[in-house]
Amino acid sequence: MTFAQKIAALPDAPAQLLSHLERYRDLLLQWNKVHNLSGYKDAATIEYYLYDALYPVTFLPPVATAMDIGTGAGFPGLILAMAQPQTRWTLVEPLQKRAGFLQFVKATLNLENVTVANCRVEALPDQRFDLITSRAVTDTGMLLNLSAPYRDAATMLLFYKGENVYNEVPEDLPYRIIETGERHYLLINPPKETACS
Ligand SMILES: C[S@@+](CC[C@H](N)C(=O)[O-])C[C@H]1O[C@@H](n2cnc3c(N)ncnc32)[C@H](O)[C@@H]1O
Repeated sequence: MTFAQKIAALPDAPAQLLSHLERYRDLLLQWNKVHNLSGYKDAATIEYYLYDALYPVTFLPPVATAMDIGTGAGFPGLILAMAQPQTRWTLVEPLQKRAGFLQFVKATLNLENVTVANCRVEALPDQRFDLITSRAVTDTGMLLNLSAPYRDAATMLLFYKGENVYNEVPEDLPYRIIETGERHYLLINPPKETACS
């Protein structure tokens, strides 16, 4: 399947999703030459990780609010926000040059559902989110600590992990692990019918 076919097959994909992803891919390649925002240096690698970021739309229920901790150059929060225009996304990224890139993409693609918070998550005012995501920032225990002021018992947490996820599953919260190749998506507080504990 081509990248375009994989995106078209995603459930409820907005009409402009593919063109937004292609524009983002090109902007990231351009900015990477000057600012070294991420390690992804070619289009095929970026497309691989765009799909990896988006895959959870195949199992996530719709939510009104979401926060991504440590979005970096956009993974996964900015990419999920393109696929979920009905969800208000807060992207938390303390590094100025990465937050600047996120702001630039938001303005270029007119992503009205995105707010960029240029700070550490610990500095974000307390508020509750329906969904909290994170990839490649820290381990599950620390993410649970960092996210504590921003969640309640109904908040879902989605962490993008590798095979070591089994060493990090929470002891006292229901979860589900969704595997696709090397990627292991750890979904904590999943919708009731799919939880194991
Ligand atoms: C390895 S990068 C991963 C970026 C992105 N999530 C990805 O997967 O490509 C980790 C990011 O987390 C950010 N970060 C580190 N500590 C943080 C904190 N306390 N709150 C929010 N972001 C943090 C860093 O600035 C960095 O951009």
